[in-house]
Amino acid sequence: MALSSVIRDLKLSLSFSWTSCAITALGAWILGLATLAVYRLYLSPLSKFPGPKLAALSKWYEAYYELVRIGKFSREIDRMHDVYGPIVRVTPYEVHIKDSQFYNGFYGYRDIEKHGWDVKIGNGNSILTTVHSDVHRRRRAALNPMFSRRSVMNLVPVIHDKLELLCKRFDEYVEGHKPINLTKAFPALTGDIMMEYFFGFTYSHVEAPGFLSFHEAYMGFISSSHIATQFPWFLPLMDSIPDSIVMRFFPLLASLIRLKQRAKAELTHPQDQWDLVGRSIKGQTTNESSRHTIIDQMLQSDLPPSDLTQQRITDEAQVIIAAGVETSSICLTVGTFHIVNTPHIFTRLHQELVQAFPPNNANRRYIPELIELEKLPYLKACIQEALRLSYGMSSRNPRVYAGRELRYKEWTIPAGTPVAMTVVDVCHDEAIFPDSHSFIPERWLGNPKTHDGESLEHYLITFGRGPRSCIGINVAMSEIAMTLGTMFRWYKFDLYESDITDVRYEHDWHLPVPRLDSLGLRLTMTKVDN
Ligand code: HEM
Repeated sequence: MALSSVIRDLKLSLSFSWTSCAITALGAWILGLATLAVYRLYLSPLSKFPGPKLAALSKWYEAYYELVRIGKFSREIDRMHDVYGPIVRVTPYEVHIKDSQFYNGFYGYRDIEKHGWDVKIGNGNSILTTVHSDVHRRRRAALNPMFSRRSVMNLVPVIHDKLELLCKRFDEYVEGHKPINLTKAFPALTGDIMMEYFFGFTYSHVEAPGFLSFHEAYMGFISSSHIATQFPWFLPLMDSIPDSIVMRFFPLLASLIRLKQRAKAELTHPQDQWDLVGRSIKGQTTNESSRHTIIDQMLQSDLPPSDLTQQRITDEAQVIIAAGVETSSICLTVGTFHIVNTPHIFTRLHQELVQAFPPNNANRRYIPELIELEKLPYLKACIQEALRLSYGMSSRNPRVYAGRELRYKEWTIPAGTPVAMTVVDVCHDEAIFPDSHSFIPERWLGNPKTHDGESLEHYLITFGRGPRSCIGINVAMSEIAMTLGTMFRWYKFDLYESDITDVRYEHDWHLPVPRLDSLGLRLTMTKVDN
């Protein structure tokens, strides 16, 4: 009897102490949460900024819109501005400003730091994702020579050759009376151009049946950027998982997270970017031409050894190629849709091109010269409008003024606070771009000014502004002008089972993404005889 009652008493006292431990822990947790809530709502230096209390309380507010509603927090921020005015607190730590007049000055500051991209995109050593302004300056300076107008003119023959190949593919679709999917064709083109520019060879995506590209892999990757923002351990974890497992469970992410370019079985090229960079570092060139490439430029630069490791250069390769492939092809897709969808725009553009590039003696198609294309006002206006409605990126873009307070109107934002603005807000500022959702190239003609006397171009901020703005602008403008110039000089198009919802921004995955069940922009086409 004695032994069994001792055991019973012991069990009782053990269960009592477990229960009380659990209750104490729960109580401490609730107290901690309550203290945090009071701090965030009433004591934090950001508590004076307007905005929804829930957003100030927890990042789960953002998580709900990004993860459950799939990339809709940008839209929610827009709604907050309608309710609370031009400055709002959008998370416990961050404020957002919607004011087109403030954009250029805000991003133009020299020592601005860029927070969060290293977490959401990974590849933290690329210029796009580097946090600190001094490190970024050094890395960007080493790349600058490759992106000057002069260097890009050396790339023009490559763009020319790839367009020749694309036109051959167009002809196949014309002759076969088959619709072409430009959401697949454009990234194949821009991908081949970027691979040539970075490594000096291509995977011949334009020539592949049905067009291959990195597009689906990139989309798979950036769709995870919201997960990575909420759970910063996500990308490092993916990176630490063996290739075979990632390939099995995350076939699209695998190609980028594991530094591979073999997202699909069809892409089975024997090399990947990690190996390509490794070979280049050892002096075994990947360059199949005599052209100077971006990787040559990096290896010959005076960057310190820490910036020339295989990991660092691979990060750079992936980001530069991705940045070059997706943004340009989104702009081409958006521009093409609107030109084809609006007969008077197509007619005016086509006539301008026929006049500038008349039929030649042999009556053969030719790729228009970039220098001549750049003189055409209506083509330029169409490109500007395509840039405006493709946004470059759709997400907010936080910056930190390290060690310095930031003034916005009557507000003083504490030093070190992430402050963000959003390109889409400026592109749809009705005071600057009336009827902003419509594609109206005419708004750009004749050097127009806005109501505040600024040139309209001052507000075309699709390439960003300031020291972190797009380094690839000359490449992008050249390939877009040459592609649209060639297409609308020599072909006519009709939409095929496609409409505005195949190109219109619906989800913010950092890049603007249309409805998720879109099959892409599909067109039928005919050749122009002369
Ligand atoms: C229509 C085409 C393009 C658009 C709209 C675009 C847009 C942008 C924007 C908005 C940024 C700035 C991001 C920020 O402020 O944080 C950026 C940066 C960048 N872009 Fe582009 N881009 C385009 C084409 C290209 C091309 C063709 C390349 C490569 C050849 C490229 C390479 C880069 C790189 C490397 C950065 C990072 C620059 C830095 O942080 O110093 N982009 N781009």
